[in-house]
Amino acid sequence: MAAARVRCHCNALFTSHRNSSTLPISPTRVGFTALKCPRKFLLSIGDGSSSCTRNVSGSCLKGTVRAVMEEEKTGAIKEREVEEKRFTCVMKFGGSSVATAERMGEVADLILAFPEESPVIVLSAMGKTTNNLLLAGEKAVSCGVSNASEIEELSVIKELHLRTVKELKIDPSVVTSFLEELEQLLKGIAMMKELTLRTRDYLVSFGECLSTRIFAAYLNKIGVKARQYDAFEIGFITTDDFTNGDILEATYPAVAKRLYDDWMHDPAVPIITGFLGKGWKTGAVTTLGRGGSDLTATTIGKALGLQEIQVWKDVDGVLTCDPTIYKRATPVPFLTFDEAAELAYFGAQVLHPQSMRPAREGEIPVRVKNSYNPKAPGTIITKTRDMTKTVLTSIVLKRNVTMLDIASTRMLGQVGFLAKVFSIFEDLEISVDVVATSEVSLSLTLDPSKLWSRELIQQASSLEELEKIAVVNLSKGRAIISLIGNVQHSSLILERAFHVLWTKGINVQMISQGASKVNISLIVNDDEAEGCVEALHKSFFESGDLSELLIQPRLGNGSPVRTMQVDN
Ligand SMILES: Nc1ncnc2c1ncn2[C@@H]1O[C@H](COP(=O)(O)OP(=O)(O)O)[C@@H](O)[C@H]1O
Ligand SMILES: N[C@@H](CC(=O)OP(=O)(O)O)C(=O)O
Repeated sequence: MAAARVRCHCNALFTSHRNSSTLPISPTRVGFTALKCPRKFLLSIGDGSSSCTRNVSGSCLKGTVRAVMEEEKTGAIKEREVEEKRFTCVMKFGGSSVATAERMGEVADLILAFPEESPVIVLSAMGKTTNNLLLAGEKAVSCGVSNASEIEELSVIKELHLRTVKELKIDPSVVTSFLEELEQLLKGIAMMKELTLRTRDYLVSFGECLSTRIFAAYLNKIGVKARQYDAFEIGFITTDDFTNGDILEATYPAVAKRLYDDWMHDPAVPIITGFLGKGWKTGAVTTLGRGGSDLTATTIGKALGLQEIQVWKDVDGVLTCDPTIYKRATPVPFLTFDEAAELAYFGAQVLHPQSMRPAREGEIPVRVKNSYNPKAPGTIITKTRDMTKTVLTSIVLKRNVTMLDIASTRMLGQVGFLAKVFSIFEDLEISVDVVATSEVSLSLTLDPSKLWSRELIQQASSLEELEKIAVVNLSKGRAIISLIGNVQHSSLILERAFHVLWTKGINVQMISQGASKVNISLIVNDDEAEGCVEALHKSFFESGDLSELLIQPRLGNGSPVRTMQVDN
């Protein structure tokens, strides 16, 4: 109910109501107030500052309140309307979706094609801008100050953004000062001959800062009121792990407060930089790891308690394998958060590895859609799904992996061997990908994209601690093939996978079934891996015979169980 405020013009009453000369009341209380003072009231509905103010006599006050409340759109009602219309979903558009002016225009049309939604928009940097910024930074380290302005990638970035504002017919000043600052930064890096992780993060932040400013300006130009936000200014607080910041809990209330406050004060579509945050100790710009805009989107989804998180890509959803490895990959219509997280963690570039966490915590469905083909249904990711007919969901390949075989120098029965090995990894701050163990030996894989393992791989001395208790063998050039699916059917998956690989003459070097029960990982030689994915895909997704095997229960000897005819 909208609050009505009644101010009495009668001095006597005013005196007796000194502490409450403006009385917030509901219409049912008006009668009581009117009885006390039969003289003039100044009646206002809403927040008191609205234009809906009337002088009425006390005797007809009650009726007037009701009439005014019904006939007028009061400030309070408007406020409620604004509140009700506030955000319904978050829509994240990746670099491929906003690569050019034309694409930005199409994304704007796409957003407007959903008038029932009140979205929060998250954008990545345009096209390959992040890669170009990183390359420019690396070149600046060694090119000399006088050559910094000539770095090819800087020219590409300038040209792309200036062309985009020109084609979208918006004021170039939204990008020019940023492009000048970027050039200055590259000169600074050239002068220092150093690119720290902190500076790298600041450098790549220009990509998202530019794309969101352009897009917000374009929406405003076409009459859609939009407001640009830098995530690091609105409460995205992270650890100070530059290039790989972890979002801290304080982010959720801070972001919600800022976005809701602004919306209530002056509604506008928020256009937020993906990928960026602010280190909680340093206060410097951080990034959430490559592909981190997905995580920005799911964080906003959880912070605002939205109905849906949409991530718009350049593919028809999450596919049965990476389409760049095997082009007959097909969309997976449904996934659980666990499956999606495993898939992302094991290298499916389509989603950021951490991005499922906020969605799972907030139980908010994530929809993966294609901005180039919006009609395609995409993939919907939820907490649970019907797995009865599922054997395999997707095949994921992680390349350039290093494998460690560690065998105890002591014999069987040695207590605490595994504990010792893992405490050494803990000291070295090493987290491992895939592990297979026995009492006296273990094999594990290390991901070279993580700094620690790169150091470990380069500096054999890091292995010295391990070599005190075990024989260690390090093998580079391996790949992890992850079979994501229903591990309830693990025997069927393994039987088929091993048959396929045996037919191809491939030796599996290690195998591990994840505790999450959605993933079986096989380690093979890197140079054989793509061929394996293709062969596995053909067998699991193109042969069409798996579902039959699911319906037919099998006897111990492998033959199908006969069904018995029962006559009534
Ligand atoms: N299982 C998979 N399903 C879909 N896409 C995948 C998969 N594995 C790898 N990819 C790659 O991920 C790309 C989409 O992710 P990404 O480049 O991060 O998109 P964006 O930049 O638009 O967010 C696809 O073009 C595809 O090459
Ligand atoms: N621009 C950043 C963040 C990101 O998420 O990009 P994309 O959505 O295009 O994967 C990157 O390239 O890593």
